[in-house]
Amino acid sequence: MSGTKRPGDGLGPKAGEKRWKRKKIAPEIGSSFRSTGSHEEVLLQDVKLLLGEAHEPGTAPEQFSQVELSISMLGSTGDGLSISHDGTRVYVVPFAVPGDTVVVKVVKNFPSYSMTDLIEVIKPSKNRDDDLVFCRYFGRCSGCQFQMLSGDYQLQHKQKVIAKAMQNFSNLDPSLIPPIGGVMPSPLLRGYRTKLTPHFDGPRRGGFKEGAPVPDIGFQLKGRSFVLDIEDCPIGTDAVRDGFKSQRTFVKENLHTFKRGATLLLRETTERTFSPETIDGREAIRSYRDIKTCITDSKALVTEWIGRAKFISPAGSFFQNNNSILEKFTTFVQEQLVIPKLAGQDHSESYLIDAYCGSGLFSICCGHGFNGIIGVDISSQSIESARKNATENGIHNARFITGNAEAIFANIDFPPELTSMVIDPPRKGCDELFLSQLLKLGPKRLVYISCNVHTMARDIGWIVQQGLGKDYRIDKIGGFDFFPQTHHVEGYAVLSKNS
Ligand SMILES: C[S@@+](CC[C@H](N)C(=O)[O-])C[C@H]1O[C@@H](n2cnc3c(N)ncnc32)[C@H](O)[C@@H]1O
Repeated sequence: MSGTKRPGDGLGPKAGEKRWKRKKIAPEIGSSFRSTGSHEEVLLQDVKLLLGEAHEPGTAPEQFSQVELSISMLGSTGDGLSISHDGTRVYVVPFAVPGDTVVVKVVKNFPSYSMTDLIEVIKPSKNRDDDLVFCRYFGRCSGCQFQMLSGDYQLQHKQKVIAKAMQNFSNLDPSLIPPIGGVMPSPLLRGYRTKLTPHFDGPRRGGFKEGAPVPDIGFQLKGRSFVLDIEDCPIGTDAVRDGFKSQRTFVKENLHTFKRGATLLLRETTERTFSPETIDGREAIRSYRDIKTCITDSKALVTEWIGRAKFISPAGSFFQNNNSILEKFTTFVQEQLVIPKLAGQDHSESYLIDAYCGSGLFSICCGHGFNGIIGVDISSQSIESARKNATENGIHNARFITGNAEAIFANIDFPPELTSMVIDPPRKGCDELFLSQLLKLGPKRLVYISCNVHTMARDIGWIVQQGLGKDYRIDKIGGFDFFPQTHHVEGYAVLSKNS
C-alpha cells in the first residue's frame, strides 16, 4: 500500500463518496458524564492523552485540505493518531500505523481533533507489512483495521488498550490495578467468524420495483454511512463465506420481494457424526466428523461444539462468534471461578451465578462440580436454550431465569463466601442497580468478561471504589483475542472479596 496513490482503491473513499457518517457530536475534553464506553468517548481519551490536560485547541485545518503527517500512536479505536506540529490538534487517520508518514484529507473537524481519510502512505513504518493484507476490501471496509500488522503486534496493542481503559475509565488509584496480563491469541487469525451480518439499503418507500438495480450488499464503508459492496469476507469461516455468496445471489434474484433494505444473517452450524471406536471391547476416544453449513433463517436452530459441550440455539440469538478460541477461553474462566480457599479441594460445596448467561456458555462449560448454579438473561429465547443445553450436557443442578440481570438477586440462597459469579454483560456494561445488589450479596469471587474493556473498567472500578478498596481487590486483568484483525478485544477481570 505504501508509496502508491490510490484514492478510492483501498485507501479512501472513491470520487463522489463525500457523505460523512452522521454521528452524535462527540463530548469534548473536560465535560463530565458517566462513561458509556462509546467509540467517541474512547477516542477523546486518546486525544486528551496526546494533547495533555491544559491546552487551547488550535485553528482547525480547512475541510478537504490535504496534510502530511507522522503517526505517533495507535488509538484504542483502531485508528492511527498524529499530533499537529504546534501540539494543539490531533488527526485521526484510519489504517495508519505508528511510524508511518502519510498524506491525509481532512474530512471533519471537531474542536480538538480532525477526522481524515488516508490518501497515501509516503514512508511506511517498520511495523507495517502490507504483504499480510489478505482481503481486497481492506482499507475501505469498516470491519477490519489491523490486517497490515503482525499477530504479535496486534496482541501487544490490545494489552495496551486494556491498560489504558483501566487508567482512563476505572477511576481507581493505580495501586489498586494489577499489571495487565497478556492477550491470549486466537488459534485462527482469519476464517474464524461463525456469524456475519452483511446488509443492503433499500428505497425510502415503495419497495424494490421489478428490474431495479441491485443495491450494494456488504458492510459499512469506513467513515461513511453507506454500504460497501462486498463479495466475500475472508474473516468468516468457509461455511459462512459460502453462505454469503449464495445469499448475495438470492437477494439479486429476489430483489422485488424486499420492501426495504435488510440485514442478512449468516451463521455457521455444525453437524457432528461420531464413529465409536473400541479398545479391548471398551469404548475409547471417539473420533468424529464435522459437516459445517450456513444457516440464514434467524429462527432455525444451529449447533455449536466447544470441546465436548454441545450447544443448540436459534441462529438469531447471541453466541460468541469465534469458536476456535472458546475451549481455551472457557477453560481459563473455569479456573478463575475456583474460590482460592477451595483450590485443589473438591469444590462441590461451592456455587455459581451466571449473570447475562445467554444460552448457558459458562454454566455448561465451567459449571461441572458446582453444588448449584443460577443463570439470568433478559432473552427468554436464550434462557430456553440454556435450560435445554444444560440438561443435554449433564448439568442438572442449574436454574435459569428470564429477566433483567438484577432479578437474580431475589432468587439466590447460596452462601456468598462459597459463591463465584461470572458477569458477561453487553457492550454497555452493567447498570448501577445490578452492581449495588451484587455488592450487597458479596460473592467471594467475581469473573467479569466483556467485549468492551472500557465499560468493564468503569464497572470494576465502581465495585472496588464502593468498598474503598477494602471489599474487593482485583487479582487479574487481561484479554483474549476473540476478534483478530480488528481493534476489538474480549477483556476479563478477576476479583476476590477480602475476608
Ligand atoms: C455478551 S452476551 C453474553 C452471553 C453469554 N454469557 C455467552 O457468552 O454466550 C450478553 C447477554 O446479556 C443479555 N442481556 C442484555 N441486557 C441484559 C439485561 N439488562 N439483563 C440481563 N441480560 C441482559 C443478552 O441477551 C446477552 O445474552
